[in-house]
Amino acid sequence: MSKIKMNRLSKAYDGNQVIHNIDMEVGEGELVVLLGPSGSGKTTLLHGIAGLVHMDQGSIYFDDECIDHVPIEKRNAVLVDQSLLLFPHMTLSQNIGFGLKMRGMHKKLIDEKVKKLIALLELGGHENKRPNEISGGQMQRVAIARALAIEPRVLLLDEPFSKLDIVLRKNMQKFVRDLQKKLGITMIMVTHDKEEALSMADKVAVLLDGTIQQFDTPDKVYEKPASRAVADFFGMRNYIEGYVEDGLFITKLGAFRTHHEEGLKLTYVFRPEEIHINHETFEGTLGVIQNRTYLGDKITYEIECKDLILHHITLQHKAFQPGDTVTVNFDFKNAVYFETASENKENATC
Ligand SMILES: Nc1ncnc2c1ncn2[C@@H]1O[C@H](COP(=O)(O)OP(=O)(O)OP(=O)(O)O)[C@@H](O)[C@H]1O
Repeated sequence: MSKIKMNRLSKAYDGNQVIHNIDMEVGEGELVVLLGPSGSGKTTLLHGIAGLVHMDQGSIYFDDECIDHVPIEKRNAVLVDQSLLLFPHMTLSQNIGFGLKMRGMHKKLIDEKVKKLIALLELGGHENKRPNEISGGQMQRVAIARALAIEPRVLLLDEPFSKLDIVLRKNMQKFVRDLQKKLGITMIMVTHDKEEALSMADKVAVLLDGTIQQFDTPDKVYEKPASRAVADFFGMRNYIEGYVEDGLFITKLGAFRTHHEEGLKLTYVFRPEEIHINHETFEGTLGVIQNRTYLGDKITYEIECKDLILHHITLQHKAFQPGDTVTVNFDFKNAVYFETASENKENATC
């Protein structure tokens, strides 16, 4: 398995820049997830690594070897996407061994290898079935077994679980994650599903409009977004802007004690679960519930506070109704903030 380095990669389609100057390193045996909304350039970048798309600028290295001019079949970077492309007329064993047969491997060696992969991917008992005789999750596992058979330098997965139902999807996420760790495979996976990315990755690359906005461990990208764009992407919907004067953070919602430098302009960010509402008291900011949405295990509220609409989500079934006046409290001490004048600066907590 290889480490991968991307150096200033750029790509445009018909003059439309979809990948901007991307630098990224994936360590040997690491699982990196490219996470971003539809159209952010995830597949283009993955296909660039696989050799299916030619980048306009920049270079890709496997270990320290530049592979820009290495053709797809010699890169040994195998791509598994939603289409799977299993051969319908072949048994699962034949599907798994196909790449080895094409490489001229001896039948006995192929059989041994396929047997091992069948066991590893927990497909025992299904060897002689054809793809239309197995479940979606099993088909996924066959596609992964077939990819692993040729011992790729890197395994590339493009939204591999998106066609599976939620239960199967969770099972496959765990299965692939465990397998990746067990075998030490270098893996890059594309998804737009935040939970999938956070639960599987060693590192998450947040890709927005063709730019890597943040590349870090799952807890860092979720808890300490590097920019407002990343915060937006992770659903941090409450933004409170203000400035520091006389030891206070002055905002539309009131003045809050702070130890920030005088004169700074800041935007504080709170997730819907990070603001607290209570029955009307004198301790906090008053707001009026505008909307309440019942979601079974949780309730969401929209609260109007001095012209701002705040979003709150709670697991507790407190009986607030539209029209109720409530007190809203914010934990500024642990909240993420950005300096407003240069919002891409590294964030911090109070
Ligand atoms: N072959 C192509 N020709 C022209 N434009 C393309 C081509 N492939 C992708 N694009 C455009 O490039 C942009 C990035 O597409 P890409 O498929 O890489 O995004 P993505 O993040 O993988 O999206 P999704 O999650 O929807 O698959 C999109 O605007 C897309 O329309």
